[in-house]
Amino acid sequence: MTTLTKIYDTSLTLLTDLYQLTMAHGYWKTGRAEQEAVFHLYFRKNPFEGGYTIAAGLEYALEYVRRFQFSGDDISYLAELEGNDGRPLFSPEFLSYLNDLEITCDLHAVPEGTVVFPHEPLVRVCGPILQCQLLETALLNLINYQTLIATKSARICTATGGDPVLEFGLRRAQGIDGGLSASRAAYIGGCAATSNVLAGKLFGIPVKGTHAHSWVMSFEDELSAFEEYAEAMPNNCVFLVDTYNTLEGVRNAIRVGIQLREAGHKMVGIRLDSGDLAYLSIEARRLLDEAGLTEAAIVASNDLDEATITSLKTQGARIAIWGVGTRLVTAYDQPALGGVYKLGAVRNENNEWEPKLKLSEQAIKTSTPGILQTRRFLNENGAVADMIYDELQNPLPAGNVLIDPLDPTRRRFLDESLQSEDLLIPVVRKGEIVHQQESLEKIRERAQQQLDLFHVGIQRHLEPHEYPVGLEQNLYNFKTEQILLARKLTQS
Ligand SMILES: Nc1ncnc2c1ncn2[C@@H]1O[C@H](COP(=O)(O)OP(=O)(O)OP(=O)(O)O)[C@@H](O)[C@H]1O
Ligand SMILES: O=P(O)(O)OC[C@H]1O[C@H](OP(=O)(O)OP(=O)(O)O)[C@H](O)[C@@H]1O
Ligand SMILES: O=C(O)c1cccnc1
Repeated sequence: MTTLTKIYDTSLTLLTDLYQLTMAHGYWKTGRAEQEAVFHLYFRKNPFEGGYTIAAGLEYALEYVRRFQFSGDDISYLAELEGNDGRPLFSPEFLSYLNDLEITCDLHAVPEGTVVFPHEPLVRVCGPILQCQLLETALLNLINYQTLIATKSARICTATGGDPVLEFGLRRAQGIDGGLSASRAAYIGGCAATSNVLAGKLFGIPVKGTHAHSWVMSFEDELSAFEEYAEAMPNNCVFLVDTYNTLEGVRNAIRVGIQLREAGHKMVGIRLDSGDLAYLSIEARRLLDEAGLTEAAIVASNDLDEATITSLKTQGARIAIWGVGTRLVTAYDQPALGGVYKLGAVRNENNEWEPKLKLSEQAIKTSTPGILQTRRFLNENGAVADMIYDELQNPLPAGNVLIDPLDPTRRRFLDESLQSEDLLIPVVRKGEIVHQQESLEKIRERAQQQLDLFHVGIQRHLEPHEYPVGLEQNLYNFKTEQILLARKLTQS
């Protein structure tokens, strides 16, 4: 059984915005339901002012496509909806069409864990325009959030410099699926484990945890609390030492750590959850080492994120394991990835593809026409540049030139000797999933291997290195012509 099915046994087909269905009604009514179209799902800016993004959420998106089917209940519900004249919003004939509708689209996507950049399609949907439209909202919902959290997680894991990060966010996550998706995406981004037990069961993520202040508070004194915990859980002892006086807490943990050692067990560590985490971790490390508990790890938590972690590292904090919750799963400093889903081309009555462009006052928001693909160029050291090109312009001209669409004077010539790979791969053919489901472990490894392909500067949190991404020259020229044409049309 696949993940979405395990979580939701109800039909998810109505997980969409009403306007997708009203547009679908329009396409159907005007005889255009089957007109072929291509849409691209992409974002315009790396989140968190960062230098990269990690794609995630594809498995959920594919399950959504696989399960797409209006149930009898869905149709009955839609039949109840009324327009502003009190009459049914949708005609019975249209509902009967929906009842029989099966997805016949082709989807291409970048595999989860791939490092991606603004304007590169994460998913490309090609098929009857009505179907493409019906998939829009769910695809954005499923991919935007996990991509955002995988990226946040990678940033946090970079800040710890390889020390394990435990994801503790469930209590602050945005509802049930917010919690589950966050645990999955955080693991993809590099977290070592989650406290979320259901995520552990569903996704196979390692689960880890310590204990709360309430455990300590429920006893007469802290030492008894640690002793009783050690008695009950001798193989899982990370004592939370800051309920009363932190350094006193460390001394109590050490007493119990020594008892555990004498009984043939091992105290895993202590947890700090308040106060000056740099000072306290340095002091705690000294006390633990002096007592011979050199292997006991110091876990820290308390509103951590990549900025506080970086600061603590520079202060010489002796924290070995980082518990990160709220600021990870809520993507505190940027709570949404602005992924969009834009029409790239439609097939006209002569059966030819007609590229489409959405103009905007802001150049960054003007969409790119065509059937887009991203080609990544690599040399022996890793990735050199990405080129967005139009598959309709085939074959590509020899000698690749990248043009920055926001500043066409910025160009890059790509040596013919470079290797290249296309990022979008087929994942759905005529409605059938052709992408083999990947283990989360494999996706997580890919994210790490991908990051290693790039100049380390893209991982810098302040003013990161800007990895070159541009349009292939024909595509750039075509887009520019189309913009000029569209401006003329709108002015006349
Ligand atoms: N040495 C440090 N340098 C930078 N940030 C730190 C340091 N120590 C702790 N922090 C961070 O500062 C914030 C500390 O929180 P704050 O001072 O509001 O109260 P607290 O320590 O949580 O106390 P309490 O939980 O008892 O209210 C947290 O985000 C924590 O991660
Ligand atoms: O700080 P986060 O990154 O979200 O990590 C999870 C937090 O959740 C727990 O405490 P909780 O917040 O429930 O209570 P407390 O902070 O008042 O101890 C834990 O002790 C952490 O502080
Ligand atoms: O196990 C822990 O220490 C934990 C779990 C959830 C939230 N805060 C801490």
